[in-house]
Amino acid sequence: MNPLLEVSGVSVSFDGFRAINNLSFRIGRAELRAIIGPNGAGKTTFMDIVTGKTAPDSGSITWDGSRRSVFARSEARIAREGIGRKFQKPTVFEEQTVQENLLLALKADRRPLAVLRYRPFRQHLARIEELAGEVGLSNALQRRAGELSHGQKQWLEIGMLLAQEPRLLLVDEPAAGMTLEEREQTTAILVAAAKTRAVVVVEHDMDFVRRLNCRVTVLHEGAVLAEGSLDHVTADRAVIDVYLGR
Ligand SMILES: Nc1ncnc2c1ncn2[C@@H]1O[C@H](COP(=O)(O)OP(=O)(O)OP(=O)(O)O)[C@@H](O)[C@H]1O
Repeated sequence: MNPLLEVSGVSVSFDGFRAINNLSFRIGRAELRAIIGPNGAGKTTFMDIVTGKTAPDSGSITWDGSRRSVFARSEARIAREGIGRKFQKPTVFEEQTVQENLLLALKADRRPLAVLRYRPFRQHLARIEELAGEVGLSNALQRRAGELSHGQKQWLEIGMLLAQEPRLLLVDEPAAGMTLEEREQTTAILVAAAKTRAVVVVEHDMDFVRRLNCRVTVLHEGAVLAEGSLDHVTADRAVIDVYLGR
């Protein structure tokens, strides 16, 4: 099957330093993928390239079957085409309730033609309840976001991104600072989200990656070092050497 996103032989240098070096990566339309790699491996830069924040020096990117010129698309346009990104720190409107946060996200729909599609509040409400259910916040709809736990804020932000119905969701270290229980729920949210879209999770925590139970891509020095199940990549000699610093 055609991948949703295919990155081929992409490189980018900063002041002569190759942060991404001939990197190739592909992900399917309904796939969960973990990206791991030591500090400085290029994980953030890779996500910056996919979201249009950083333009690669060379290589090609194919999105939904059509080739994206490396320079021609703005970050805003790429977001409209269906790529959502969750940064590590939760960013929600602390003074607003969970319901209001989700409503704002629905109203800020960045998909093409969304502004032409007027929806009465009733319809928004049904969608808000659905989204809250998807991220485990059904019982917190009337709570102020600022009162939520760290984990709940992360879920709310994931819900706000899901409101935009992204085809690819990039999530940076979702498990950081979470309790064990919160991690379990985060796993369930991401696994469910990846049933109908592509989800890429950048994560340092190996226990969390194991829970995701998905294909893993190991980055090192800006390129893919290994790919496969977590058991497969952690048994790989090159991966072991990189992680043990040999
Ligand atoms: N704007 C920039 N200017 C110069 N060097 C940069 C820039 N952005 C990234 N780099 C360098 O590129 C390399 C890859 O960085 P990147 O942040 O993508 O790695 P990472 O895998 O996300 O690391 P971490 O796990 O620590 O977040 C690093 O050596 C970093 O110092």
